[in-house]
Amino acid sequence: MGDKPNDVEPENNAATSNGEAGVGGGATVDKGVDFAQYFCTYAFLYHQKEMLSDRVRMDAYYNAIFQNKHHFQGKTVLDVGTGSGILAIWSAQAGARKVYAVEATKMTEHARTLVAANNLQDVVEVIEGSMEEVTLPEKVDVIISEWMGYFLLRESMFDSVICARDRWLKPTGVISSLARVIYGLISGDDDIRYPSHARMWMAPIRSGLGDKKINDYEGAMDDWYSFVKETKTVYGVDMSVLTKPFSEEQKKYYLQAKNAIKFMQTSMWSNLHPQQVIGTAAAVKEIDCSTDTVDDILKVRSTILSSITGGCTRLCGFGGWFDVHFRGSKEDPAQKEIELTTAPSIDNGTHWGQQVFLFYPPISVSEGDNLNVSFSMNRSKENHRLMDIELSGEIKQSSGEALPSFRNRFYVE
Ligand SMILES: C[S@@+](CC[C@H](N)C(=O)[O-])C[C@H]1O[C@@H](n2cnc3c(N)ncnc32)[C@H](O)[C@@H]1O
Repeated sequence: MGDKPNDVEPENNAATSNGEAGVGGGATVDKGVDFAQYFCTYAFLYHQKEMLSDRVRMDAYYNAIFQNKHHFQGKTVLDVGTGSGILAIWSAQAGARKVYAVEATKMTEHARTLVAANNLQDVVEVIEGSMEEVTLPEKVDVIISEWMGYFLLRESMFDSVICARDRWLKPTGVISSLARVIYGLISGDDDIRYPSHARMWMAPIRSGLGDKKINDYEGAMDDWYSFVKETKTVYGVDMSVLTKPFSEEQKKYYLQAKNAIKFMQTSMWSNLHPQQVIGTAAAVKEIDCSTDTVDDILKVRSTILSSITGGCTRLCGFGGWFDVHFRGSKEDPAQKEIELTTAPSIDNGTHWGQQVFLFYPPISVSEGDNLNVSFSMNRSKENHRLMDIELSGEIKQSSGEALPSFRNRFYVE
C-alpha cells in the first residue's frame, strides 16, 4: 500500500460499472474511474511484490499473527483486500477454520494459485469483488487487513474495512454492532481487528529536498534569461515581457501540486534520517479500529505543539508518518502486542517512508523555540482517495519573541 494510484495505465477491462465510489468527504469518483485510477495498480504482481518485500511491514503482520495464534485457531477470518493472499495464508497457517479473502482486482487469480500451491484451498476462499458489495456466507471472528496508505489515510481504504467490520464482524456481547457504531461504545466483545489501533504523527524537520526544488527552479530561470538574451541578439525580438508568466509556470511546476489549485504544494515522499527531525513529534490522530466510523476519519483537526530540540537549525517544514498496533480486543488482548511504525529510522525504513510538507523559504529556529500549529486534513475535492492538508501557526522563540506566522496548503497526491 502507498504507491501512487496513477502509476500504471488502466487495463481496458478494469472499469466495471458506472456507480460511484467513496462514501464522502471528497468528491465521489465514478466507480469505473476509481477502478482505473486506484485499483488497477494492485492487479500487477510488481506492485504486490513491492509490499511483500517491505520487511518491516511483513515482520509486523507475521509476528502479530504467529505470536497471537490463539486469535486465529478455529476462528473465521476476513482478509479485506487480500492482494496476493499473504495475510489470508498466514491466518490459515496459524489455525483459522475458514478465511474469506476478498480482493477487488484480478490479483485474485494469483491469490487462488498461491493458496492452492500451499495446500490451503480447503480453508482459504478467495472472493473477487469489492468489499462493499460481496456477500459472505457467515459472519467472522477476526478482520485482518493492510489498508494503510501514505500518511495513513491516503487511499481512504479504511472506509472499506469499516464497512466490512459493520457488516461482517460477529455482533457480540450485549451491544449490537450498530449501537457500537452509533455510540462508539465497546461492549463485552471478543471479535478482533488486525490492526486494532492507528496513529498519525507530525514533527518539525530539516530537509534538503526544498533546496533541491528551489535550485531546479532557479536553474530553469537562469536558462530563461540566457534564452531571452539570445533571442534578442540573434532574432531581434525582446521576450523579457514573458519572464513573469514563465516564472509563474515554472514555480507551479517545481514548487506546487500538479493537479491541485493554485498556491498548493505537493507533499513529497521521503525516507527521513531521525536526525532530520528537529523537534518533538505530536500525534495528530488516534484511531480505534473497533469503534471509529467514516465520519471520524473524514476530517482530521489537531493542534501540533512542538519544541525545537536540536540547537540552531532551519525549520524546513514538517514530516508526517503513522504507526499501527495489534493489541487484540479488550476482552481477548494480544499475548504479544506488535507495533508497526513508519517513523524515521536508519535501519527500519518502510515503503511508506514519510510525507514531507515543505516551507519556502525555511525558517531559522533555535533550541527551545515553541511551535503552535493548526493541522487540518480533508479529502480532496477532486478525488476522495487523496488529501488536502493545511498547516498554519506561529513560532515563539525561547526569548518570548514571536516569528511571523505562516499558513501553507498541501496536496497529498
Ligand atoms: C495494500 S494492499 C494489501 C495486499 C495484501 N493484503 C498484503 O498485505 O500484501 C490492499 C489491497 O486491497 C485491495 N482493496 C482495496 N480496497 C478494496 C475493496 N474495497 N474491496 C476489495 N479489495 C480492496 C487492493 O486492490 C489491494 O490489493
